[in-house]
Amino acid sequence: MQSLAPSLPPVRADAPEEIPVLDLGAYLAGEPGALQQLGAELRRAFEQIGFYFIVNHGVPQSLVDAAFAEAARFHAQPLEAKLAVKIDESLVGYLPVRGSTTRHSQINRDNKPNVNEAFFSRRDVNKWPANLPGFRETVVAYQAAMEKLGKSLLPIYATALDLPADHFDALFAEPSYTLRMSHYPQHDAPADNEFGLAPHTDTSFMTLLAQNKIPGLSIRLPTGRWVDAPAIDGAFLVNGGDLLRRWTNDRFLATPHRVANRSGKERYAIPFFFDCGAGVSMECLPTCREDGQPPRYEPITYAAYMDWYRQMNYGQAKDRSGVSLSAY
Ligand SMILES: O=C(O)CCC(=O)C(=O)O
Ligand SMILES: [Fe+2]
Repeated sequence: MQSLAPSLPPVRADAPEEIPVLDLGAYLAGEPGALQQLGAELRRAFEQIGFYFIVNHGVPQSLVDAAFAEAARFHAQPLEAKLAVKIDESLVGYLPVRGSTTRHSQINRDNKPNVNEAFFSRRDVNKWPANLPGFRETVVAYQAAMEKLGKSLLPIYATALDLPADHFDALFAEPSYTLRMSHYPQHDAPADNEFGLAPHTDTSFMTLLAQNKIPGLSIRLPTGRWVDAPAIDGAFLVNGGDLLRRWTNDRFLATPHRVANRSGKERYAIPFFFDCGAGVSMECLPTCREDGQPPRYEPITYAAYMDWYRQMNYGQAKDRSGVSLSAY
C-alpha cells in the first residue's frame, strides 16, 4: 500500500530549542492586535519547533482534573469490563496494553508493542462503559470544551499562514475529533526499543495535551535532540501532526515524540486530536506553495487519510493479536 506518512522531518542544527508559550488571555478577551501577535508567535512555533504551550485558555482546571480522574477510573476496572468495549474498525473503545504497534511511523521502524492501554471516544461514534456512572457526562463535557478551544485557535492558525482569519472556520464547522484516555503502567525496565508509546508523529491537524503531573513525554526537537517535555501548570501543550504538515505543504512541522513511564507511578494522559470535517479536501494552502512549484502532496480528506491509517495499523494485525493502532 502506498504510504501516506510524510518522510522524516529534516534535522536543523541551528533551530531554537525552547517551546514557546502563547498567552491567549488578551485574544480571548477580544483585545485589538492580540490575534496578529499570536499569529506571528504561532508561525514561529510551527516553522521552528512544532510544539507550543497555551496558557489562559479558559478551560477550567476542575474539568481537566475530572477528565484525568475518569481516565484512572476507567482503567481501574477489571480487564473483562474494559474488553466489553474493545476497540474495532470504528477506532472507538478500549485498546489493551501491548495491543498496538506504531506502524504508520517512519521515525522508529522496528517498534515493539506499546506499553499503554487506552480508551478512545470520537465525535461521531461511541461505546460507553456500562458500569461507570458519570463517565460519559464528564468525557462529553471535556470533549465539548476541547472542541471549543480548538475552534478558538483556528483564526490564529489562519493568521499565522497569512490567510483571512476565518479561513478554517467553515472547514471545521463539523470537526472530527478523538479523545484518547491513556494509562501507562509503571515501566521501569523496558526491553530494548520498548516504549509506553513508541516514537511517532500524530496524524492530527492539532493535538491538545493537558498538562501531566507525571513526566514521561519526550520530544525530538528539530535539532535532532530528544528532550523531556517541560511542564507548565495548567497549560495545554499543543502540536501539529501529519495532516497539518501535509495541508501546509511541509511549512509547519509535525514533530516526533514518545512516551516512557519511568516515574515509578501510574501515568494517565488525555490527548485530544482535532481535525477538520471528515469530507473536507485538504488541498495545499495557497500561502504554502513556492512560486511555480507543484504542491508536494495530493489533496486528501480526513476520511481517506484515516482509512489508510486504519489499514496500516489495524488491517495487518487482525489475524494476530487483534487490533493494532497507536497514535492519532
Ligand atoms: O502521553 C502523552 O503525554 C502523549 C501521548 C501521545 O503522544 C499520543 O497519544 O499521541
Ligand atoms: Fe502523540
